[in-house]
Amino acid sequence: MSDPYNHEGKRLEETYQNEIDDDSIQEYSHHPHNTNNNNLAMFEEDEDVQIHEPSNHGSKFLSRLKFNRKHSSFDDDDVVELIAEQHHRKSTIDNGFQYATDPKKSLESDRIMIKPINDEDDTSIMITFNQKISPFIIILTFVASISGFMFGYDTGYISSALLSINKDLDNKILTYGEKEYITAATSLGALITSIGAGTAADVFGRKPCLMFSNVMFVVGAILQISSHTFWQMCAGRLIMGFGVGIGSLISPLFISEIAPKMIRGRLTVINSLCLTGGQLIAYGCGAGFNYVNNGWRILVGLSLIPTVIQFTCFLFLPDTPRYYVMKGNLDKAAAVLRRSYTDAPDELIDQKVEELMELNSSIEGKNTPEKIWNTIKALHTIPSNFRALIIGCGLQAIQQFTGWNSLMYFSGTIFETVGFSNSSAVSIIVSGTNFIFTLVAFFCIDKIGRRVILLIGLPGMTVSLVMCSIAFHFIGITFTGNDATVANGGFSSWGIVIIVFIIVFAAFYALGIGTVPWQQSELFPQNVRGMGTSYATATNWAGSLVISSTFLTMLQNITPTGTFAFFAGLCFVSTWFCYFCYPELSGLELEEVQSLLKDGFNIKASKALAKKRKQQAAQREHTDPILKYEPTQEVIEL
Ligand SMILES: O[C@H]1[C@H](O)[C@@H](O)[C@H](O)[C@@H](O)[C@H]1O
Repeated sequence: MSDPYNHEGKRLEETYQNEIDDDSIQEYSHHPHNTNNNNLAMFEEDEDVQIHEPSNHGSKFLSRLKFNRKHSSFDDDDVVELIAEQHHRKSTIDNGFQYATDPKKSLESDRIMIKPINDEDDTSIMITFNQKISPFIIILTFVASISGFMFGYDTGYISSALLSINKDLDNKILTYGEKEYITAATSLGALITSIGAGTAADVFGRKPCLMFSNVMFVVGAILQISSHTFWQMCAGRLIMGFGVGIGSLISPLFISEIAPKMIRGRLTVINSLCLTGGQLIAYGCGAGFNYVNNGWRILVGLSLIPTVIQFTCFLFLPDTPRYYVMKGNLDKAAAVLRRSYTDAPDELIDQKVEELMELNSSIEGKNTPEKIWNTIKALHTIPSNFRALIIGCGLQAIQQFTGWNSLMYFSGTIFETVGFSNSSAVSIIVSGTNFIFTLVAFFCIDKIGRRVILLIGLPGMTVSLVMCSIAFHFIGITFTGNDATVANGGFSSWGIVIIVFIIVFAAFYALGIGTVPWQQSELFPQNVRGMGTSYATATNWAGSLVISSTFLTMLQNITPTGTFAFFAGLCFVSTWFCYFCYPELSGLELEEVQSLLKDGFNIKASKALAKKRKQQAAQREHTDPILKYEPTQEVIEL
């Protein structure tokens, strides 16, 4: 057994070497399926020791052992106990792990089977049942991702609309303050609904909430299209924001609940791709309608198309199996699973429903308010939940407070100021970069890892912002009231520096902090996930609100140089936050995330574990490709 990870720095390998002359251990160590790199030991001082033979779909050997730690350090007795347990095929239930062993199996096969402890676990029945992804899951993912598209389109079109509104509202040119209100109204609306959306999704269902968001989109858009006053426009943007807040939280949640584990991360990024794609399309359309009289009304009107499509599709599509199980609607859950896993035999579907019922552990409480209160308590008082909360909210805050959205929302205004006549075209390049690098993130997020792309992205953003800050200094722009005065008038080489580095900034942003925070659901265990992701999403919208409502004022009061330097400073500090607090979570099982966060952020341990998981996945792919398309024997026999 080589290279098992030991939390306290002591290598399990050495312990095994000491014991190797014991017959049973020899047998265990040299078992044909017990190949190198397949074992993991995690040590918690005076707590549990877990020795994992990580679930390995690719091989016939699937076991996991966990036993209580009796000694302050891992020693020979523990090894002996582990081996004994494996050999005697004891059935134990220990801290939520259920080990089902089959006495009929021959000793040679040496299998110990377990039941999953949550539906993110690799041992989960349908998840282990590997098959090609069904068209039904793809359809559900894309229909849910329309919410991502709406999020992007509705936050994206405002930049162009602000340029072309002219005197269409109250018959006067909008002040910077009024522009900020119109922009910020959507973030405010989104903030309000995101706070309760997680709970509403559990009470009313994911699908009804998304359909309700469609109604908000329609009402908001109609109010804007027909508005001739500043306040009606703000009201329309606020109501549209209600829809955006609900969609931004529930769409990734919906996708994560229907997606098979092995592609869950990527399917969630599809929502981000639709989001950044929506922003890009909004900029493209914005450029087209810039010079059309009342073109901004058409821009808003176009947003009705996707929302009507989503609403109509959902009339014919179901909710997630997990939601149906939560409500005791087992037949519906089974029907959705049957359509999602077309090759799965009925017994597997039934087992999956049973599994979801077992996992349907919710927080105790006699009524909804009591349950909500207990969930809030669990989120704050259980250390691993609280750390997850710090990471989830921290990343969303960083995403917003490093200033990207101010560029998104006001890029038209900025580029116009530095001398670009077709500022919308430049904005398209910026949002196009955002979209393309979200696509890059789609390919990197599991392979290179979330932590690595964050730690590449944030320093890159810092440097880009410093360069912009310097360039703004040389251009010498000052904002007063409604006017921007440029000392070194017109289009200059410093203007080019600004554009180039805003594009570089966009690339580094989209690669890391633009995408990773939306993987937030993996941080939380099932029973606090709705609430935890609500907190994180609300942090996102609070940040967006603060930034979008203060950016132009900041430009006026502390100059563009000061503003960009301020964001650069925040990026720099954020890099260190991620360095110290964000563990590598790619490829880890949910339970592993929880145990990692139990006594600290455990960055080192997470890196070693993620590396090991990657090696195992590569090994599995290399050695047992056939099993990728078949249900594993162990699972069928469970
Ligand atoms: O992840 C998204 C994306 O990066 C968008 O471009 C941005 O406007 C959003 O605020 C953010 O949440």
